[in-house]
Amino acid sequence: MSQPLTPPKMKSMKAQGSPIAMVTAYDYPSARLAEEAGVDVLLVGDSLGNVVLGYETTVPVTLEDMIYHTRAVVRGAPRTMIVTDMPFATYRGSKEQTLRNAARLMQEGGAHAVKLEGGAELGDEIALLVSAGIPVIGHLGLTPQSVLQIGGYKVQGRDEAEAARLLADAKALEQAGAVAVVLELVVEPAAAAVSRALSIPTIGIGAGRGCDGQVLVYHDLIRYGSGIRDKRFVKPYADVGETIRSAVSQYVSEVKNGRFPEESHAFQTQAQPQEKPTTKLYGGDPK
Ligand SMILES: Nc1nc(=O)c2c([nH]1)NC[C@@H]1CN(c3ccc(C(=O)N[C@@H](CCC(=O)O)C(=O)O)cc3)CN21
Ligand SMILES: CC(C)C(=O)C(=O)O
Ligand SMILES: [Mg+2]
Repeated sequence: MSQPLTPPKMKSMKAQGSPIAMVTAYDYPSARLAEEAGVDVLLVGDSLGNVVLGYETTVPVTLEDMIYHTRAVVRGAPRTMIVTDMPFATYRGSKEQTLRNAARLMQEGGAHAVKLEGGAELGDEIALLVSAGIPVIGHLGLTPQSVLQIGGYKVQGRDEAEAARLLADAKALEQAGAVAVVLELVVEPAAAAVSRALSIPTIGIGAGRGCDGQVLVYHDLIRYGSGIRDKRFVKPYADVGETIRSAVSQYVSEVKNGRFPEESHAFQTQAQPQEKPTTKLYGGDPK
Protein backbone atom coordinates (compact mmCIF):
# COMPACT_ATOMS: atom_id res chain seq x y z
CA MET A 1 0.00 0.00 0.00
CA SER A 2 1.42 3.35 -0.93
CA GLN A 3 -0.93 5.73 0.87
CA PRO A 4 -3.02 5.30 4.03
CA LEU A 5 -6.55 4.02 3.50
CA THR A 6 -9.27 6.67 3.89
CA PRO A 7 -12.85 6.39 5.19
CA PRO A 8 -14.35 6.67 1.66
CA LYS A 9 -11.97 3.95 0.44
CA MET A 10 -13.02 1.71 3.35
CA LYS A 11 -16.64 2.19 2.36
CA SER A 12 -15.91 1.35 -1.26
CA MET A 13 -14.06 -1.79 -0.15
CA LYS A 14 -17.26 -2.89 1.58
CA ALA A 15 -19.32 -2.07 -1.52
CA GLN A 16 -16.94 -4.17 -3.62
CA GLY A 17 -16.93 -7.06 -1.16
CA SER A 18 -13.22 -6.64 -0.54
CA PRO A 19 -12.45 -7.62 3.10
CA ILE A 20 -10.58 -5.13 5.30
CA ALA A 21 -7.61 -6.57 7.21
CA MET A 22 -6.91 -4.81 10.48
CA VAL A 23 -4.54 -5.72 13.30
CA THR A 24 -3.53 -3.92 16.47
CA ALA A 25 -0.04 -2.47 16.91
CA TYR A 26 1.59 -0.76 19.85
CA ASP A 27 5.17 -0.01 18.88
CA TYR A 28 7.57 0.80 16.06
CA PRO A 29 8.85 -2.62 14.94
CA SER A 30 5.47 -4.34 15.06
CA ALA A 31 3.87 -1.50 13.10
CA ARG A 32 6.64 -1.56 10.55
CA LEU A 33 6.34 -5.31 10.02
CA ALA A 34 2.55 -5.09 9.72
CA GLU A 35 2.84 -2.36 7.11
CA GLU A 36 5.35 -4.47 5.18
CA ALA A 37 2.89 -7.37 5.45
CA GLY A 38 0.19 -5.28 3.79
CA VAL A 39 -2.41 -4.66 6.50
CA ASP A 40 -5.10 -2.15 5.56
CA VAL A 41 -5.55 -0.54 8.98
CA LEU A 42 -3.57 -0.55 12.24
CA LEU A 43 -5.43 -0.17 15.52
CA VAL A 44 -3.55 1.21 18.48
CA GLY A 45 -5.90 -0.62 20.81
CA ASP A 46 -6.27 0.02 24.51
CA SER A 47 -5.67 -3.75 24.69
CA LEU A 48 -2.09 -2.52 25.00
CA GLY A 49 -3.00 -2.33 28.69
CA ASN A 50 -3.29 -6.12 28.73
CA VAL A 51 -0.68 -7.27 26.23
CA VAL A 52 2.04 -4.61 26.60
CA LEU A 53 1.62 -3.10 30.07
CA GLY A 54 0.45 -6.17 32.00
CA TYR A 55 -2.81 -4.83 33.44
CA GLU A 56 -5.76 -7.14 34.10
CA THR A 57 -8.16 -4.93 32.10
CA THR A 58 -8.06 -1.93 29.76
CA VAL A 59 -9.44 0.34 32.51
CA PRO A 60 -6.06 1.69 33.80
CA VAL A 61 -4.92 2.78 30.31
CA THR A 62 -4.55 6.58 30.02
CA LEU A 63 -4.76 9.08 27.19
CA GLU A 64 -1.01 9.68 27.64
CA ASP A 65 -0.37 5.93 27.15
CA MET A 66 -2.41 6.01 23.92
CA ILE A 67 -0.59 9.09 22.58
CA TYR A 68 2.83 7.62 23.40
CA HIS A 69 2.12 4.31 21.65
CA THR A 70 0.36 5.95 18.70
CA ARG A 71 3.47 8.05 18.01
CA ALA A 72 5.62 4.93 17.87
CA VAL A 73 3.16 3.16 15.54
CA VAL A 74 2.92 6.18 13.21
CA ARG A 75 6.73 6.25 12.93
CA GLY A 76 6.73 2.55 12.05
CA ALA A 77 3.85 2.63 9.57
CA PRO A 78 3.79 6.03 7.84
CA ARG A 79 1.80 4.66 4.88
CA THR A 80 -0.94 2.92 6.84
CA MET A 81 -4.21 4.20 8.27
CA ILE A 82 -3.82 4.40 12.06
CA VAL A 83 -6.84 4.23 14.36
CA THR A 84 -6.41 4.87 18.09
CA ASP A 85 -8.77 3.78 20.86
CA MET A 86 -10.03 6.53 23.13
CA PRO A 87 -9.31 5.00 26.53
CA PHE A 88 -11.61 4.51 29.53
CA ALA A 89 -13.74 7.51 30.54
CA THR A 90 -12.17 9.99 28.11
CA TYR A 91 -15.24 10.52 25.89
CA ARG A 92 -18.20 10.86 28.22
CA GLY A 93 -19.49 13.62 30.43
CA SER A 94 -18.08 16.75 28.86
CA LYS A 95 -18.26 17.56 25.14
CA GLU A 96 -15.31 19.96 25.41
CA GLN A 97 -13.16 17.31 27.08
CA THR A 98 -14.22 14.63 24.58
CA LEU A 99 -13.21 16.83 21.64
CA ARG A 100 -9.95 17.88 23.31
CA ASN A 101 -9.03 14.25 24.04
CA ALA A 102 -9.77 13.05 20.50
CA ALA A 103 -7.87 16.04 19.10
CA ARG A 104 -4.81 15.17 21.22
CA LEU A 105 -4.77 11.62 19.81
CA MET A 106 -4.73 13.10 16.31
CA GLN A 107 -2.47 16.14 16.81
CA GLU A 108 0.02 14.76 19.33
CA GLY A 109 -0.31 11.07 18.49
CA GLY A 110 -0.77 11.32 14.73
CA ALA A 111 -3.83 9.04 14.55
CA HIS A 112 -6.02 9.23 11.43
CA ALA A 113 -9.16 8.18 13.30
CA VAL A 114 -10.38 7.37 16.79
CA LYS A 115 -12.47 4.47 18.11
CA LEU A 116 -15.03 4.64 20.95
CA GLU A 117 -16.87 1.86 22.76
CA GLY A 118 -20.62 2.34 22.95
CA GLY A 119 -23.93 2.65 21.15
CA ALA A 120 -26.77 5.10 20.61
CA GLU A 121 -25.94 6.99 23.82
CA LEU A 122 -22.74 8.25 22.13
CA GLY A 123 -24.62 9.86 19.21
CA ASP A 124 -23.94 13.44 20.31
CA GLU A 125 -20.27 12.81 21.10
CA ILE A 126 -19.73 11.18 17.71
CA ALA A 127 -21.56 13.95 15.84
CA LEU A 128 -19.37 16.52 17.62
CA LEU A 129 -16.12 14.75 16.67
CA VAL A 130 -17.34 14.27 13.10
CA SER A 131 -18.18 17.99 12.87
CA ALA A 132 -14.57 18.72 13.83
CA GLY A 133 -13.31 16.56 10.95
CA ILE A 134 -12.38 13.52 13.02
CA PRO A 135 -13.12 10.10 11.50
CA VAL A 136 -14.81 8.03 14.21
CA ILE A 137 -15.08 4.26 14.44
CA GLY A 138 -17.68 2.72 16.76
CA HIS A 139 -17.26 -0.43 18.85
CA LEU A 140 -20.23 -2.63 19.82
CA GLY A 141 -20.85 -6.05 21.28
CA LEU A 142 -18.38 -6.82 24.02
CA THR A 143 -17.01 -3.48 25.22
CA PRO A 144 -14.04 -4.30 27.47
CA GLN A 145 -13.92 -0.84 29.09
CA SER A 146 -17.20 -1.83 30.81
CA VAL A 147 -15.97 -5.26 31.92
CA LEU A 148 -16.22 -4.36 35.61
CA GLN A 149 -19.90 -3.54 35.03
CA ILE A 150 -20.62 -6.52 32.75
CA GLY A 151 -18.77 -8.90 35.04
CA GLY A 152 -16.77 -10.79 32.42
CA TYR A 153 -15.98 -11.24 28.74
CA LYS A 154 -19.18 -12.76 27.38
CA VAL A 155 -20.47 -13.43 23.89
CA GLN A 156 -23.05 -10.82 22.84
CA GLY A 157 -26.23 -10.88 20.73
CA ARG A 158 -27.34 -14.41 21.70
CA ASP A 159 -31.01 -13.59 22.25
CA GLU A 160 -33.42 -11.74 19.98
CA ALA A 161 -33.61 -8.63 22.18
CA GLU A 162 -29.81 -8.30 22.40
CA ALA A 163 -29.48 -8.73 18.64
CA ALA A 164 -32.15 -6.08 18.03
CA ARG A 165 -30.42 -3.62 20.37
CA LEU A 166 -27.10 -4.29 18.65
CA LEU A 167 -28.67 -3.47 15.29
CA ALA A 168 -30.31 -0.29 16.63
CA ASP A 169 -27.00 0.83 18.17
CA ALA A 170 -25.12 0.13 14.93
CA LYS A 171 -27.64 2.18 12.93
CA ALA A 172 -27.38 5.02 15.46
CA LEU A 173 -23.58 5.05 15.06
CA GLU A 174 -23.88 5.14 11.27
CA GLN A 175 -26.48 7.91 11.55
CA ALA A 176 -24.17 9.94 13.82
CA GLY A 177 -21.45 9.78 11.17
CA ALA A 178 -19.22 6.86 12.21
CA VAL A 179 -17.08 5.57 9.34
CA ALA A 180 -16.96 1.93 10.52
CA VAL A 181 -18.04 -0.22 13.47
CA VAL A 182 -16.03 -2.87 15.29
CA LEU A 183 -18.16 -5.82 16.44
CA GLU A 184 -16.53 -7.76 19.25
CA LEU A 185 -17.54 -11.23 20.46
CA VAL A 186 -20.92 -11.17 18.71
CA VAL A 187 -22.74 -14.29 17.51
CA GLU A 188 -22.24 -14.78 13.78
CA PRO A 189 -25.88 -14.30 12.64
CA ALA A 190 -26.29 -11.02 14.55
CA ALA A 191 -22.99 -9.64 13.24
CA ALA A 192 -23.93 -10.65 9.69
CA ALA A 193 -27.32 -8.95 10.03
CA VAL A 194 -25.69 -5.74 11.25
CA SER A 195 -23.19 -5.90 8.38
CA ARG A 196 -26.00 -6.23 5.83
CA ALA A 197 -28.00 -3.39 7.39
CA LEU A 198 -25.17 -0.82 7.32
CA SER A 199 -23.50 0.92 4.40
CA ILE A 200 -20.36 1.55 6.50
CA PRO A 201 -18.07 -1.44 7.06
CA THR A 202 -18.18 -3.69 10.11
CA ILE A 203 -14.87 -5.02 11.40
CA GLY A 204 -15.29 -8.19 13.43
CA ILE A 205 -13.30 -9.77 16.24
CA GLY A 206 -14.92 -12.99 17.35
CA ALA A 207 -17.93 -11.98 15.26
CA GLY A 208 -17.72 -14.61 12.54
CA ARG A 209 -17.65 -14.62 8.77
CA GLY A 210 -20.31 -12.08 7.87
CA CYS A 211 -18.34 -8.92 8.71
CA ASP A 212 -16.74 -6.60 6.15
CA GLY A 213 -13.34 -6.87 7.79
CA GLN A 214 -11.50 -8.57 10.63
CA VAL A 215 -9.29 -7.37 13.46
CA LEU A 216 -7.11 -9.35 15.85
CA VAL A 217 -4.80 -8.40 18.67
CA TYR A 218 -1.22 -8.60 17.36
CA HIS A 219 0.03 -10.61 20.33
CA ASP A 220 -2.78 -13.17 19.93
CA LEU A 221 -2.12 -13.51 16.20
CA ILE A 222 1.56 -14.35 16.74
CA ARG A 223 1.28 -15.82 20.28
CA TYR A 224 3.64 -13.21 21.67
CA GLY A 225 3.58 -13.18 25.43
CA SER A 226 3.85 -15.57 28.27
CA GLY A 227 0.63 -17.40 28.98
CA ILE A 228 -1.26 -16.02 25.96
CA ARG A 229 -4.42 -18.10 26.07
CA ASP A 230 -5.78 -19.10 22.66
CA LYS A 231 -9.30 -17.73 22.57
CA ARG A 232 -11.82 -19.44 20.32
CA PHE A 233 -11.94 -16.54 17.87
CA VAL A 234 -8.15 -16.31 17.50
CA LYS A 235 -6.12 -18.15 14.90
CA PRO A 236 -2.45 -18.09 15.93
CA TYR A 237 -0.30 -17.80 12.81
CA ALA A 238 3.03 -18.12 14.65
CA ASP A 239 4.39 -18.95 18.08
CA VAL A 240 6.69 -16.02 18.69
CA GLY A 241 6.51 -16.47 22.46
CA GLU A 242 8.11 -19.90 22.15
CA THR A 243 10.68 -18.56 19.67
CA ILE A 244 11.67 -15.80 22.11
CA ARG A 245 11.77 -18.07 25.16
CA SER A 246 14.02 -20.50 23.33
CA ALA A 247 16.34 -17.79 21.95
CA VAL A 248 16.79 -16.06 25.30
CA SER A 249 17.28 -19.37 27.03
CA GLN A 250 20.05 -20.34 24.57
CA TYR A 251 21.67 -16.94 25.12
CA VAL A 252 21.61 -17.42 28.89
CA SER A 253 23.22 -20.87 28.64
CA GLU A 254 25.88 -19.69 26.21
CA VAL A 255 26.84 -16.78 28.46
CA LYS A 256 26.98 -19.12 31.43
CA ASN A 257 29.00 -21.83 29.66
CA GLY A 258 31.32 -19.34 27.95
CA ARG A 259 30.24 -20.05 24.33
CA PHE A 260 29.13 -16.44 23.83
CA PRO A 261 30.74 -14.12 22.86
CA GLU A 262 33.09 -15.69 20.32
CA GLU A 263 36.12 -14.17 18.66
CA SER A 264 33.93 -12.90 15.80
CA HIS A 265 31.89 -10.78 18.23
CA ALA A 266 34.91 -9.11 19.79
CA PHE A 267 36.90 -6.00 18.84
CA GLN A 268 40.68 -5.98 18.75
CA THR A 269 43.17 -3.12 18.96
CA GLN A 270 43.52 -3.04 15.15
CA ALA A 271 40.19 -2.68 13.31
CA GLN A 272 39.34 -5.89 11.45
CA PRO A 273 37.94 -5.95 7.88
CA GLN A 274 34.52 -7.36 8.91
CA GLU A 275 33.79 -4.49 11.32
CA LYS A 276 31.00 -2.30 9.97
CA PRO A 277 31.32 1.47 10.07
CA THR A 278 29.07 3.10 12.68
CA THR A 279 26.02 4.76 11.11
CA LYS A 280 23.76 7.35 12.66
CA LEU A 281 20.19 6.69 11.55
CA TYR A 282 16.87 8.08 12.63
CA GLY A 283 13.80 5.89 12.65
CA GLY A 284 15.24 2.76 14.15
CA ASP A 285 18.14 0.44 13.65
CA PRO A 286 19.68 -0.02 10.24
CA LYS A 287 18.29 -3.11 8.56
N1 LIG B 1 -4.87 -10.31 24.20
C1 LIG B 1 -6.06 -9.71 24.08
N2 LIG B 1 -6.85 -10.07 23.07
C2 LIG B 1 -8.07 -9.49 22.91
O1 LIG B 1 -8.79 -9.86 21.96
C3 LIG B 1 -8.47 -8.48 23.83
C4 LIG B 1 -7.59 -8.12 24.87
N3 LIG B 1 -6.40 -8.76 24.98
N4 LIG B 1 -7.90 -7.16 25.76
C5 LIG B 1 -9.06 -6.32 25.53
C6 LIG B 1 -10.15 -7.10 24.95
C7 LIG B 1 -10.72 -8.14 25.88
N5 LIG B 1 -11.10 -9.16 24.96
C8 LIG B 1 -11.51 -10.45 25.29
C9 LIG B 1 -11.11 -11.04 26.48
C10 LIG B 1 -11.49 -12.33 26.79
C11 LIG B 1 -12.31 -13.04 25.93
C12 LIG B 1 -12.74 -14.43 26.26
O2 LIG B 1 -12.53 -14.91 27.34
N6 LIG B 1 -13.39 -15.11 25.31
C13 LIG B 1 -13.82 -16.51 25.40
C14 LIG B 1 -15.29 -16.62 25.15
C15 LIG B 1 -16.13 -16.18 26.30
C16 LIG B 1 -17.52 -16.81 26.24
O3 LIG B 1 -17.63 -17.99 25.86
O4 LIG B 1 -18.50 -16.10 26.58
C17 LIG B 1 -13.15 -17.32 24.30
O5 LIG B 1 -12.79 -18.47 24.56
O6 LIG B 1 -13.03 -16.79 23.18
C18 LIG B 1 -12.70 -12.44 24.75
C19 LIG B 1 -12.30 -11.15 24.43
C20 LIG B 1 -10.82 -8.77 23.61
N7 LIG B 1 -9.72 -7.86 23.77
C1 LIG C 1 -9.90 -5.80 20.27
C2 LIG C 1 -9.85 -4.50 19.54
C3 LIG C 1 -11.04 -4.26 18.70
C4 LIG C 1 -9.64 -3.37 20.52
O1 LIG C 1 -10.49 -2.56 20.82
C5 LIG C 1 -8.33 -3.32 21.17
O2 LIG C 1 -7.39 -3.99 20.74
O3 LIG C 1 -8.21 -2.58 22.16
MG1 LIG D 1 -9.99 -1.50 22.58
